[in-house]
Amino acid sequence: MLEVAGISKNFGGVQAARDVGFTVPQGVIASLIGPNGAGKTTLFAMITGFHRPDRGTVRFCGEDITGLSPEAIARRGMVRTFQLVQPFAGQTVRDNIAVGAHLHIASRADALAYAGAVARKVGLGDRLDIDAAALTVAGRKRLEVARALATRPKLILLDEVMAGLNPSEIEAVIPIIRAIRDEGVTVLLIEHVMQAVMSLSEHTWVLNQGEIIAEGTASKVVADPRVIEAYLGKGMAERMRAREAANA
Ligand SMILES: Nc1ncnc2c1ncn2[C@@H]1O[C@H](COP(=O)(O)OP(=O)(O)OP(=O)(O)O)[C@@H](O)[C@H]1O
Repeated sequence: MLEVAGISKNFGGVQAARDVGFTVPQGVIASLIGPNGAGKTTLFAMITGFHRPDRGTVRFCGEDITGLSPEAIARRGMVRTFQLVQPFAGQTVRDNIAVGAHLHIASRADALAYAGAVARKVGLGDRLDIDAAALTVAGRKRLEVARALATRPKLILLDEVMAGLNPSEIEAVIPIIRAIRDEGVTVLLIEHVMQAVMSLSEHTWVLNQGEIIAEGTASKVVADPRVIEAYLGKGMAERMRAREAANA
């Protein structure tokens, strides 16, 4: 469904992506993990048209979409969420979600009705008429997912939708994401909350310093010495093995 091939991006000497390639098949929940600054958000931005890659191609549903605008890509069925949620203040939750619905629904009344249906999918059905700015962090994260879902995507890219949530709020979001996939929307997550990655993700890529350093099931990649070192520093995998051997 999504085929990223050899994409690179340099920001004034910082290599945010270096020859990155991966393929997301239809119908899965997949994830992209990696330490802070690894280049995950830049990758999302290149896939969805917010940044143009210096090199490489992005194909979606068989079509080369490299360099298209975010709106053109959303019309083809791929949208992303943003880490920093900025609802339109002074507008209700329903109005905010309707902005996404207007991508494919011209009528105001129909877009508002569609927004209501999407809100219920993410557990915001009882908060439709409050000012979006009054939502808690957990509520805003759900609103961000709802705005993206309202565009009727085939593939949704979720950028850290669990960040800042407490463990019980995280537990509550996990089935929502699974239900999105079960309704036929393919999901690609950027996530630091490993509890969520482990529970949801069928395939995980690990990015470090702009490069993919490991891929596979979440439990496989977290045991990979290169991944441990990327997160914890050089030599750490070796020290952990030695400590485990000593304790055995
Ligand atoms: N617009 C930009 N201009 C200059 N440098 C940028 C820009 N966007 C990202 N970078 C740099 O590119 C690198 C990758 O950043 P990016 O935000 O993609 O990482 P990330 O993996 O999403 O990090 P985090 O987990 O902290 O969100 C960083 O060194 C960052 O400072």
